[in-house]
Amino acid sequence: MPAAATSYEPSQSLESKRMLYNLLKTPEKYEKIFEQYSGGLIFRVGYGRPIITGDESQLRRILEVNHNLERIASPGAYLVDTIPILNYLPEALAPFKREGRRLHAQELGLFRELLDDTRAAMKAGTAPPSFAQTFISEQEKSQLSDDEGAYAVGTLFEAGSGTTAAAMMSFCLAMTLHPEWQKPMWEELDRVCGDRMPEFADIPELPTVRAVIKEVLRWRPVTAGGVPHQLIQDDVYDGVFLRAGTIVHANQWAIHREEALYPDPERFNPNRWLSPDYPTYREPLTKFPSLQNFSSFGFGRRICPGMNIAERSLYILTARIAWACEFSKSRGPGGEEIEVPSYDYISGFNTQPKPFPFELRPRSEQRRTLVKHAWKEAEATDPLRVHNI
Ligand code: HEM
Repeated sequence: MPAAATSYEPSQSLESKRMLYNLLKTPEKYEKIFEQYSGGLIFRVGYGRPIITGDESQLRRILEVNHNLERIASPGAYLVDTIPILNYLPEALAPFKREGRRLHAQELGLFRELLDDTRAAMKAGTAPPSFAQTFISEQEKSQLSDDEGAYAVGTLFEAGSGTTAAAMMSFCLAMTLHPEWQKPMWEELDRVCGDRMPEFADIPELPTVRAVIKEVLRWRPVTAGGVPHQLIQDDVYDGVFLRAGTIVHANQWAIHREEALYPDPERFNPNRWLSPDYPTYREPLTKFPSLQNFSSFGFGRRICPGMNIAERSLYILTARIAWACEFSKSRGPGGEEIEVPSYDYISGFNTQPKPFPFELRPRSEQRRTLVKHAWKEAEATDPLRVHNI
């Protein structure tokens, strides 16, 4: 894996300790907690700033930009997606154009503000290393305009925060519906880590953890409809002629349900990555399953450039949650289990489950205490806070 991605591990480790501490304290706020993890990580690496409460106004504003993007980028969200000629209407007759202009101004205004904050911190000599700082110091060399740089850093948020958070929400759903997969993860984690929290160095020894999160991405792909690509030349696919300019959707939902590759595809079954009985099994288990070149991250030249960061986030979050916690269904007033729908998702570009109830407890009081100590120690030594950033 590229060395650059390894350099984000300290930030991922710190933010995942905060996530775990908060999740055990207030599991019902899981959506906000996962958004704070993924948004906080990108704030840290993108702008060299910490997110402490998750209520910071710039984080909330960026999440709003994200949610708007997820809604409007969804294929078919506007009539013009289906009838492209509508794009020639003047703005006065095309409300979708006015909305596009308004949302673009909102987005660009925020991205500019974040870049300007970094510039001001650099002038004051208080800016830690970040993507924004690198862009500003090397702007002349790169010959990018301010707005291009603002977008290059800002779009990391759009692409990286909602996706990672959505995957973790689907993980919680999978553990609520299939709690039997916790036991093999517990056995693996207890054997490899015992009573210390899992670290990145343990990941090669945790194939079950990797298989569970990979199966989550297969079973409930985050960008289910795929990101549309436009052909730059004529092509033939599976005997079908496709003209240059055609928009092609690599439909992940369908790809992940290809019976020959994924027998019994509707079933949540991490074994398909762990047992030689399945066509997707690969050895050695210290390396596979992995998320490298997995269809969840797209294809070809435009494959997700954040894949290595995402992969590390998903592994460490899954490992630490499984090591510390136990999921079960919530119970109603009469003690009966509350059923949770397997596929009741928010529609949009990124898919995430609609809010659902579940119980989350520490696996033992000792693990709860270990989580608290790990987080308090990480918080006290956080390089951004130590320097009052
Ligand atoms: C579970 C997490 C993630 C998933 C499932 C995911 C998935 C994807 C997919 C499917 C694409 C489109 C690829 C294509 O066009 O074929 C994409 C693009 C992209 N992703 Fe990710 N992603 C994730 C996390 C991240 C993270 C953490 C970052 C940044 C730190 C990131 C940055 C980007 C960027 C910048 C693009 C646009 C690339 C381009 O159009 O050239 N992603 N991602």
